[in-house]
Amino acid sequence: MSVLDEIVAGVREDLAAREDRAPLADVRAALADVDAPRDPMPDLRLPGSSVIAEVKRRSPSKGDLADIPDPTALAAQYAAGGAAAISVLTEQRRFGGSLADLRAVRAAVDAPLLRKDFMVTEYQIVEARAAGADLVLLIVAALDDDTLRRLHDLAGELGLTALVEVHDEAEAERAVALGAELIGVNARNLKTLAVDDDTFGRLAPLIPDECVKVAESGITGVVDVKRFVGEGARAVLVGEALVKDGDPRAAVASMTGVQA
Ligand SMILES: O=C(O)c1ccccc1NCC(=O)[C@H](O)[C@H](O)COP(=O)(O)O
Repeated sequence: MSVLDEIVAGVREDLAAREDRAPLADVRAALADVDAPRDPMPDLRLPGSSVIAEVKRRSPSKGDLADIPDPTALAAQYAAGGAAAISVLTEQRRFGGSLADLRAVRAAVDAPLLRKDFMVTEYQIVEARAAGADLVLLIVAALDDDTLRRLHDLAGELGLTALVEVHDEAEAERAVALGAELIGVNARNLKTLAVDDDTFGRLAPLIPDECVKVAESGITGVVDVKRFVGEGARAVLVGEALVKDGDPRAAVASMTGVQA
C-alpha cells in the first residue's frame, strides 16, 4: 500500500466515526451559521509572489516539526506577515491536525483558510465549509475523474475555492481538463516522499497561464520563491520552513511580493 493509500485509509476510518456522530444533513444545516466564504483569487492574481502559509505540526516525511499548542497565534503571525491564505492541516493521524484547529483559526483571523486534508467524499467538503474554510485541497492522485469532478463542483456550489494538486504530467492534464483555476504542483513524490525541486518547472508549462499556479513543498526561503516565480508560480505553499522559523511573520513577509 502506498503512503497516500495508507493516509486515505485512516482518513476514511476517522470520517466514518464523524459521520456516525453527525449525519450530513446536520453538517449541511450548520452552513447557515458560518460567514460567507472569502475569495482568495484576487489576491493570488496580484503581481509578485503570494504565500499560502501552513499550520503543520508533523508529517510522514519528517516526523515532528513543531509544537504548536496555539494554532491561532501562529496563524495571526502569518496573517500579519501578509499571507494571502492560511493552510490548516486537519488530518490527525499523520499530521497532528484537526477540524478544531481550523475552527479556532477561523475565529482568530480574517485571511482565507484552506482546509488541507485528504478529501475523498462530499461530506468532508461540506464539513470544511461548516468549519469556516474558504478553500479545500483536492489531490488528483487520490481521486478518480468522476469523484474529482463531483467534489470540485460541490466546492464551487458552496463558494469554496478548490486548490487542485498535481504531482506529474498526467495529473496536470486531468486538473486542466477539470477546468481548475487554482492548481498546486506538489514537488513531494507520494511514493518516496522525496522532494524534487525540478517538478514545478517541468509541469508549469502544461498548465495555462490563466490558472494561478502554486509551487508546493520543500520551499525554504526567498531564493526558492524567486526561482518558482521565474518558472510561472503566482503563489507558494510553505509549511515546514515557516513552522520552524522563530519569526514566522517576518518569514512570510520576506517571501511575499517577490518578483521574477
Ligand atoms: O509533508 C509530508 O510529509 C507529506 C507526506 C505525504 C503527503 C503529503 C505531505 N505533505 C502535505 C503537503 O503538501 C505539505 O504540507 C505542503 O506542501 C508544505 O510542504 P513543506 O513546506 O515542505 O512543509
